[in-house]
Amino acid sequence: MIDVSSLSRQFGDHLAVDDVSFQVRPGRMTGFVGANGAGKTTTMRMIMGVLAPSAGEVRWNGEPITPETRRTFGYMPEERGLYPRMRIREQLVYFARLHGFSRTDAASRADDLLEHFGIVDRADDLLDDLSLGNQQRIQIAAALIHRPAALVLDEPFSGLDPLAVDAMVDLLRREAKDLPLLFSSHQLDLVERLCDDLVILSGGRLVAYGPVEELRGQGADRYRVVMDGSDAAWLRDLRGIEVRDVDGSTALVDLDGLTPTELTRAAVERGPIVEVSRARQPLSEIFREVIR
Ligand SMILES: Nc1ncnc2c1ncn2[C@@H]1O[C@H](COP(=O)(O)OP(=O)(O)OP(=O)(O)O)[C@@H](O)[C@H]1O
Repeated sequence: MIDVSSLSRQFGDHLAVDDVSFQVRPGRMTGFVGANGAGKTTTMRMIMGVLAPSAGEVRWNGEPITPETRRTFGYMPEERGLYPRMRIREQLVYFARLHGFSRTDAASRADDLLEHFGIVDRADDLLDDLSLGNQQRIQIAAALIHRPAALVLDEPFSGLDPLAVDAMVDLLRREAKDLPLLFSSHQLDLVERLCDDLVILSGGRLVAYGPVEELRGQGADRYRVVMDGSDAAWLRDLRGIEVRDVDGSTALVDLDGLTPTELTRAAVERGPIVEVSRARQPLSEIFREVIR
């Protein structure tokens, strides 16, 4: 488990990361989100030891993290970091060898990852000659090459088309199923689909943290009412709720005094219904609320 504990980082007068604490637990994909400049990259750099914290510390399985431990991590930095003029297979083999793999193991590991991404036929191309999406795949392959103990990925999905995202997700699920995995992203729909845990930063501060399911359950007590064909506008006159939206026979309401049972009873009395169900908050809405 990666334990980020009261981490801060000052750049001159600017506190880019301000007393941030969270954990990245094994087997749980942890999404790291926040507006531009929120402090995600700075935090990841501190986790990886690229930047020293001004205060706080990072622990790994209960112990202060060391350079040796960090070498066992897979890291995809924001600035990327592969050799543009080196052949991709050669490059992956080279990284595996740096991590102590034998020549044979390094080659078979590189081939396995290239195969998974469907780019075996490009193995002898220079990184620079690949499309941006394929370069991204190679960056991930490089982060995974040594079978890391944890993964820290800065925007691994940026610039990928939906098929490439799926291939990447498959690979991460296969390779990192039991690992602590932290990844930053601006694609909230993707974060919502993939993440078990979520960390939201705003202006360098932690504004929300926890299992996605729990965060989505917080917020308003929101229900969806779907009438069977008839107009749902009558809900505007019902006391004890606040109507958020009405679209034909569907309405979205926040309970404000009324219980779910009372709401359901009122709907049934009004006419045939299709459903009264709890409406979970989409991540985009939670995000907007907490960074406000
Ligand atoms: N080396 C540096 N020197 C000075 N200021 C920096 C440095 N690195 C980051 N910052 C500042 O720290 C703040 C946080 O930046 P950071 O890159 O961590 O945010 P981010 O959440 O990763 O943003 P983005 O989503 O745009 O990548 C920003 O205001 C940035 O300008």
